Parts: sequence; C-alpha cells; structure tokens
Amino acid sequence: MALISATILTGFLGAGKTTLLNRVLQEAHGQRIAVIENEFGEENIDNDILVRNEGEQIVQMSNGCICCTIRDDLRQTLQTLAGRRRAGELTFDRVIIETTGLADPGPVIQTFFMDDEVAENYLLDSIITLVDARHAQQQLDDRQEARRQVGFADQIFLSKTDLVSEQEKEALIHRLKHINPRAPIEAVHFGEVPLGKVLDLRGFNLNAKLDIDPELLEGDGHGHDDGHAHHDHAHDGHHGHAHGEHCHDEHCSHPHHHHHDDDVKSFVYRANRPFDPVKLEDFLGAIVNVYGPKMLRYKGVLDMQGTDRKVIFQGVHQLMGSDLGPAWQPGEERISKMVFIGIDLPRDILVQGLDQSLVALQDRAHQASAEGHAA
Ligand SMILES: Nc1nc2c(ncn2[C@@H]2O[C@H](COP(=O)(O)OP(=O)(O)OP(=O)(O)O)[C@@H](O)[C@H]2O)c(=O)[nH]1
Repeated sequence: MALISATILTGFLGAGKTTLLNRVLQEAHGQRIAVIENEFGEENIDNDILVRNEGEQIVQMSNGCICCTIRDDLRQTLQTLAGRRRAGELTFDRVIIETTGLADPGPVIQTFFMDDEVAENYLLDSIITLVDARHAQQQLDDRQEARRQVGFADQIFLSKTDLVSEQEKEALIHRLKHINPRAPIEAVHFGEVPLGKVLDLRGFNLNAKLDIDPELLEGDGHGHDDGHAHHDHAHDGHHGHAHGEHCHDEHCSHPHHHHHDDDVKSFVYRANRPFDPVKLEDFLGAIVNVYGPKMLRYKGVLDMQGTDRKVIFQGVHQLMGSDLGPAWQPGEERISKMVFIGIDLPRDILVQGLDQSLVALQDRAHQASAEGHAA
C-alpha cells in the first residue's frame, strides 16, 4: 500500500491556517484528504468551519497540544487512521495536520520518524508555515514558538499582506529569510493558493534541491562568498557576523535592520573541496549528540570523496539521514552547500569541524594524480 503523504500546517495563532486549509479542501476535488485538527480546549470551533467534502475525514484533537501533552495521542491517531485505511474502513491518500498556533513543530515532525508504525505508513511531505504579515514582527520578537515554526518550514506563506505596506512586507521577508534561508516565501491572500503549492512539495524528503536564497549567499553587500575559487569555503560574510545575527560594526552601512534578536538563526556553509565521508560522519554524529536539541533543521548537498553522485543529507535535531542524489554533471562546479537552522548554533565549532572533515589537500593531490594515471 502506498505511503500516506503527510503535510504539517503550522503558524502562530491567527496566522490563517484554517483559512488556508479551507481553501485547499475546497479546491481538492478528487483528493482524499484526512485532516487532523489540533485545537486547545474542549470547544473545537475550527471543526465547524471546515468544509466537508465527501471522502474527507476530520479528526479533532482538542485536549492539549500535539507537540507536548497529547503527542502520544497524535501517534495513536496516525496509527489508527493508517490501520482503518488498511482495513478498508477509510479511504484517503494524504493527511494534513493543523497544529495549534503555539505548537513547536519539532516533536510533531519527530513522531514521523521515531515511531516505527507511523514511519512505515507515512511519508512526511513538508512543513508549511503561515506567517501573519501584520503581527509577525511582534510575534517573532516575543515568542520562540513563532521563530521555531519559521525555522522548521519547508514553505512559508505570508498572510494578511493586504494589511501592511510594501516596505513592511519586504522587511518581514528579509527577517524570515535570515531565520530560514531555505524555505521559499510567498504571499497568499485569504489562503488562496493553488493545491500544487501545498501538496507534494517533497520539502522534507531527501532531494537534490537546496533552495537557499542566492541573495543570502552572494550579493547583499556583506561580500558573501565572492571567491570560492580562492577559498575552501565561505560562510556568513566577511564581517564575521552570521546571517540573522546583529551587526555590531558601527561602520556597517548595511541598510538591513539589525534590531531583532532572533534566537532561531541560520547559516550557510560552503566548500569546494570534497568531504571525507568517515570524518564527516564522525563529526556530525558527535555534533548532533551534543547540539541536536538546538538544531531545528539542516540540509545539504555534498560533494563526497568516493562518489560521483551528489550526497544529500538532512536532519532534524538528532535525526539525521543521507542519500545519494543525481550525478554531478560534467563541467558542474562541485560545491558542497549546507544550511543549518537552529537556536544558538555553535557556528564556529560547526565551521571548524566541517573544515576538518574535508579531504586533506595532500589526499586530494594524490587522488588527482591517481585519477591522472588511471586515465
Ligand atoms: N486581512 C486578511 N485577513 C486574513 C487573511 N488570511 C486570514 N485572515 C483572517 O485572519 C483571521 C484568522 O484566520 P484563521 O484561518 O482562523 O487563523 P488560524 O491560524 O487558523 O488561527 P488559530 O487556529 O486560532 O491559530 C480570520 O479572521 C481570517 O479571516 C488575509 O490574507 N488577509
């Protein structure tokens, strides 16, 4: 039986999750979608609002938050849904989980990997985060949940852009990109978004795409990575402050606002020398053991010694996986790219450890000469 595709819909209180879900369900003719609604409190208001199409199952989980008190209930609900589907009692191909506005997506995501039965039945497709353009700056300032929801996102939709100026919208987008450079950001008006932009994003799966905003890597004035022909890697710009961090340099004339203190931050690591697989595995294994709880999401497309294929790796907290992607194309520059999103990430330790996980320069010279002989 095909795996059930799962989408986690998150976003802070009032961000427009139900509005978007409603639109999706209205548009989803022919799709068989089960919806898991998580609301605080006994009264489940959202459930009354949801449009009911034939074949749609809506499960309410109202007695707590799926990321904490009723996390086990989520596991059981997913298992029950899969079991009843197998028994032919329910027909659906996908599940959308709407979290409460205060949920931390981390534990919800982990449910899909930690529990064998859930992992065997479901394929986590993506984390979609709604961001309320009118209130997000304040919410991001005040609430860690809001920052984590952005940090985990595979796709960000901005709601209520009709209520803010173009400048406010741009400033928010800028901030969101610094928190999470990986997720595409798109404005949606009252949840109006084509189905194709919500389902089957494959955002969470291992794939060869690493959508890091090029602006963050290259040209926003901090001189990012302007010469990887000369450098083994470049990260965070030459000012010595990471993306999303404050710039304490008073001579920095960079126009971007620096007044935010987002504890969820990201940085990008690049290298133009291959990784040594053993060294890298040892290093990453050790680092996630210690810093895993702070590492919200990380993902990379790597050039690994010993294979002509791209190695795709990604993880959430301590859960880490890698896979072989497509081959590097002739003439394609083999640059490894990794993005780390997390809270108080030990950037210097990561950069240093990753640098040390690259093949040593003399090994590379040997390898080049061995290849030369073979040819
Ligand atoms: N102006 C404007 N209002 C919107 C937009 N999207 C949603 N809203 C309104 O925002 C309010 C909250 O929307 P919901 O969809 O209930 O938000 P939610 O994220 O499900 O809220 P909770 O479940 O309480 O966390 C509703 O009144 C929506 O009509 C938008 O693009 N523009």
